[in-house]
Amino acid sequence: MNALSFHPPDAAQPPQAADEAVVRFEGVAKTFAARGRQTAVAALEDIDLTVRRGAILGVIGRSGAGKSTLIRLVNGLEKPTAGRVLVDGTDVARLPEKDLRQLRRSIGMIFQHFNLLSSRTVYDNIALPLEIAGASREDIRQRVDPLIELVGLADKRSRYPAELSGGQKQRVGIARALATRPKVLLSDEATSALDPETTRSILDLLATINAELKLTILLITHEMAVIRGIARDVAVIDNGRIVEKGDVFDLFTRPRHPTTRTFLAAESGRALPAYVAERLTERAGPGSQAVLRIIFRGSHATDPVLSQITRTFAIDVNILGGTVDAIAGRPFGTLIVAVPDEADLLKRVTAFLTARGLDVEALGFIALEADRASAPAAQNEGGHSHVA
Ligand SMILES: Nc1ncnc2c1ncn2[C@@H]1O[C@H](COP(=O)(O)OP(=O)(O)OP(=O)(O)O)[C@@H](O)[C@H]1O
Repeated sequence: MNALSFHPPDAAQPPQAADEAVVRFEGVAKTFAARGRQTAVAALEDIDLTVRRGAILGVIGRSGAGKSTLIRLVNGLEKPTAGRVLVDGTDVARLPEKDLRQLRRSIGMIFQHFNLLSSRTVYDNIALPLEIAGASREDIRQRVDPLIELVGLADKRSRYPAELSGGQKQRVGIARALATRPKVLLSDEATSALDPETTRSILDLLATINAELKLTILLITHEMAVIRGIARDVAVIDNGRIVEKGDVFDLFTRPRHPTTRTFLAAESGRALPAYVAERLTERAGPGSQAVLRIIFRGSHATDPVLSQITRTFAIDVNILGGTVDAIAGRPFGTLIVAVPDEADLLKRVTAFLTARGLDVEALGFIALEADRASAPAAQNEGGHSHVA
């Protein structure tokens, strides 16, 4: 039996269209009022964002960008100063306290520091939301046992948090968040305290839960690796505003906003190899070549364009760096090349590549002969040159 099959789609809910919004931000602003010496803080402005049913939406932003505030608006821990936050069509800020408590039960949440109760075992931590909701012992057992299986902690059910690794603690956090069969899972930097391998396994678990249980996930993070590891849709938040949003593949391969580019700078392929970055100049110099970044997307990722350029233009192409990777399951490649800086050659090569569906960025110029030329020069300075 599939470990997840115990959890059919919530029978209490009518069937809903896949593109329907589970969470919707409509023109949301949040300002924290001035207090004492502190001036007012505009934490969020003009936020329009939709989390579709069954989707995984990642929101990425730097520290202080407004991510936590965004998530706290969803479960009513904060109220917007302007606009509305709707969960399944209900305006969260307008709910009376009793209904808000009810709504919170339908929203699961996982945290960076897990927030487990140290005096409770794995089983009892997962059972806690059900106890609070007044479920019977038997109902709790029937719900918690398969959840422990689901997150792979069957052999740890009577252990205490102090006896678990970070990844295991987060698995408990995930099982606890699922206990009340939420319609949406909010993930607040849930993998930030974990090493890359454990992060991978937690993201895999979340992806499985999303796929098998059709659970909608809104996750916030400051790590592009998390976005590329799990999200299909992404919004970039900067200074309280959404500066770019869309499909993860498009955003990774065609970032438009400088903040997005900054996040991507360390990503494979986009970062220039150090030896290129150090020598790159804005203007052409004697003997320099033009440096291009060629971006291959989707079906073009494996096109043999270098040999085509070499043949078509009868030139040599120097490869300075490159990677081929997959993002959201689609191939994506980057090549950094140098071509002769001659007359309108650059323009013609760019047009040739663009016509074949590739993106081309002119990065600057590089003098590849500089190393060979500089060695004798250095010797000359020391007065030991054997070069005539
Ligand atoms: N209760 C509060 N009172 C006053 N200002 C606040 C409050 N909560 C958040 N802020 C401010 O709002 C802005 C956004 O904060 P928020 O915690 O949402 O950012 P974040 O992106 O989650 O950052 P981090 O990743 O560091 O947690 C920050 O300038 C923060 O100082």
